[in-house]
Amino acid sequence: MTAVLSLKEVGIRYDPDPAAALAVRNVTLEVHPGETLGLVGESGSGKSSLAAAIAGLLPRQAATEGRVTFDGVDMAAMDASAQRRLRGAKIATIAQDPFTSLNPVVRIGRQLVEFQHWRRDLSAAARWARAAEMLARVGLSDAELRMRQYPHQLSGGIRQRVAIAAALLVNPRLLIADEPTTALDATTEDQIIDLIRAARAEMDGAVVFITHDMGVVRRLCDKVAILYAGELVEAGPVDAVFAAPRHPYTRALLACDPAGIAEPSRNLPTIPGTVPAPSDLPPGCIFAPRCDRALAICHRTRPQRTEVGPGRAAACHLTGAAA
Ligand SMILES: Nc1ncnc2c1ncn2[C@@H]1O[C@H](COP(=O)(O)OP(=O)(O)OP(=O)(O)O)[C@@H](O)[C@H]1O
Repeated sequence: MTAVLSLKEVGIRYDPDPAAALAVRNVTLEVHPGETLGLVGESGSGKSSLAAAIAGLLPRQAATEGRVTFDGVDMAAMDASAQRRLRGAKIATIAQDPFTSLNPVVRIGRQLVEFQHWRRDLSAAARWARAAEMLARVGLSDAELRMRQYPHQLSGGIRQRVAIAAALLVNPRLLIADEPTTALDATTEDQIIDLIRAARAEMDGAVVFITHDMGVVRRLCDKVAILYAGELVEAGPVDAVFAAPRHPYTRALLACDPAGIAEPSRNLPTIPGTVPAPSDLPPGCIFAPRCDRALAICHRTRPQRTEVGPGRAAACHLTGAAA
C-alpha cells in the first residue's frame, strides 16, 4: 500500500548558510492510510519543524534535504505553486492554539464558508449548511449560534472543535495536529482525542499527532516516532514500542513515569540534563551525555538507525542488549 506520507532522510536547516547546523537530521518514516502516527519529543526536538516541512510552512530562508513523498508523489518534483495546491487540497493542520488559525475579527460561520473557497461547485448557502453540519459532527449542538460568534467568545475546547471542523471541511488526506490538547483541561482533552480518533476513522487518510504526552500516544496512535535533538531515535508500532522500548531515551521517558505505561500521563517526565542545541551536538550518540547505560563507544561514534523488529527501528549501540 502506498504511504500517505513518506519522509526519507529529511533534514531541515533554518540558517541559509550551508555550513550551518541542521536543526533536524536524517528523519525517515512512513504513515499509511488509516494510521495515526504520534510524533513525540521534548521541547526543541524538532516536532514542529517536521510538521512545518510537511505542510510547507517553514520560513522562506529555511532549507530542506532528503525526500518528502505524498501519496507516492515526490514533492521536490513539483514546482512551488503545484506544491501549494496539493498541500491546500490534501493537508490540514490543527494548531496548539486555534487562535493562530482563526481570524479574531471574522465570525466563525464566515470563516468556515471561506475555508471552502475551493468548492466552486457549492453556493454560499450550501457551504454554510456544510459548515453547520460539520460543527454538529464535532459535537456542537448549537452550530448556528456558534457560526454567528467570534473566536474570542468561545472556550478553548470549543475553539479547538471549530478548528477540527475547519480542518475536516478540506476533506484532508493528511491531518497534522500539533499539540492540539496541550492548552486544555483533562476532560476536554479526552473529548478532543475521541474526536480526532473519530475523524480519522471517517477520513480516507492518516493523522500525524504531535505531542509531549506518551499517554496520549498510547491511547490514540498506531505508530510512534520518538525524536531527540532533531533525530529519530526510535520508531515503530505503539504496542511493541511501549511493551519493549529499544532505545534508552524511550525507556527513560516511560520509566521516569511509571503511570505512562499503565495509565495516561499529561507531560513528558523529567530526565536529568538538557537537549543539546543543533550547533552543539556531542561527538557520538546525541543522547549519550544523558544516558545511564552509555558505553565508551556511545561517546565516540554516532549509532546508525537499525531495524529492531517488524516495522521497528532504533539508533542505539546497545540495541540488542537493551532489548
Ligand atoms: N524559526 C526558527 N528559526 C531558527 N531555528 C528554529 C526555528 N524554529 C525552530 N528552530 C530550531 O529547531 C530546533 C527544533 O525546534 P522545534 O520547534 O521544531 O522543536 P519542537 O520539538 O517542536 O519543540 P516544542 O515542543 O517546544 O515546540 C530547535 O533547535 C529550535 O531552536
